[in-house]
Amino acid sequence: MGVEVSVENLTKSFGSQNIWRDVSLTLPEGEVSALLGPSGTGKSVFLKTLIGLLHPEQGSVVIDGTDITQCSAKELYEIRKLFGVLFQDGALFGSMSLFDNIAFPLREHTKKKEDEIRKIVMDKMELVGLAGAEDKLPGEISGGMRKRAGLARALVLDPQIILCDEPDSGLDPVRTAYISQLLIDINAEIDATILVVTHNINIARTIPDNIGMLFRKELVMFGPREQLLTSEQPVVKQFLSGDRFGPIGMSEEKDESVAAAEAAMQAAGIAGGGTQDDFSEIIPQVKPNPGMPVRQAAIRHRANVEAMLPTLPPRAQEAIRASMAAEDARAADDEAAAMSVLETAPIPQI
Ligand SMILES: Nc1ncnc2c1ncn2[C@@H]1O[C@H](COP(=O)(O)OP(=O)(O)OP(=O)(O)O)[C@@H](O)[C@H]1O
Repeated sequence: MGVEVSVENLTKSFGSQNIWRDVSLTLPEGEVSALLGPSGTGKSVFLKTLIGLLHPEQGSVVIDGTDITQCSAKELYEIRKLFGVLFQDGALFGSMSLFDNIAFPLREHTKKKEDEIRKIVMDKMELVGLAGAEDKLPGEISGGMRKRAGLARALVLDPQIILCDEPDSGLDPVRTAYISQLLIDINAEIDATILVVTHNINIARTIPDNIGMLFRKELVMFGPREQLLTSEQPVVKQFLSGDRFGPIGMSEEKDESVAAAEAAMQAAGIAGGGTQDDFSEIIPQVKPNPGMPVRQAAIRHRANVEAMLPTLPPRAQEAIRASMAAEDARAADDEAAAMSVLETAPIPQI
């Protein structure tokens, strides 16, 4: 079962360069959350701070009752065992076979015997579709396979919290869909708390229960996915549509003169290249594959969201009600389909 990760007033700088400040959010136990934000806003730094690889100047990260920003090295070592982390590039050891890479955390952190290790590694390799590739070196396989190997390694210690830094980067849309489905299936199976950093809008629309966004050194928002997807905030709308006109610039923040020049271009009918998709039209969240358990986190998430509904903006409330109604209708259809299969099935002779 996943654990809640509670972040309060977290601030991180490198020397005089502040990365973000006063970040507060709670990753609810077992739920899937996504963190969005323009390049360089410190999403990877945030993940590394959650596992205690980087030290914030202020604030707390409470995991399972322990504030990892204050605890001893020994406590941190124990807390880290709760995590499975998929780094951006897979972070595999180039000279080790995939088998040894995936076995590494088991050999480092447990006293398991080699035959037990072999069984766990083979199970996880099969789960991520890498059975048969045990002897390959990371340099001999594709980027997508390296991602999946990184994910298998992140899973071997049965983590309660899984952090994925851009699981889709470098993958084609189909492989991205596979890895997204895999994350939802894993969530259904082990109920781990998952945080995914991504630039992929399709993932953001269909995978997480909650979405947050970092911009201008702050957490712009964090809440149910419908809240961000229906947001009227210019930065959110620009990010989702991928338009060059708006508060997000190529490198630094835009000043007023640039904003005025953009407004003039838009008035003259020049397009910013963004998609015209309507993100406030919520598309259904990806469900676990048939045969997988029901996502317990989805049930808890719904109860949480129902409780917080009155506090959310009207557009978010409307979208949440609509997606709940669509979900109920889908569940009723699934049940009717199951019943009709039963009705038409031959009655067994006793
Ligand atoms: N160890 C470090 N020492 C100094 N500066 C760092 C360190 N790690 C990251 N930074 C700086 O922190 C900022 C945020 O980097 P980070 O990689 O977290 O951004 P990001 O939002 O994940 O970007 P992207 O979407 O491009 O992956 C960058 O300016 C980076 O140079």
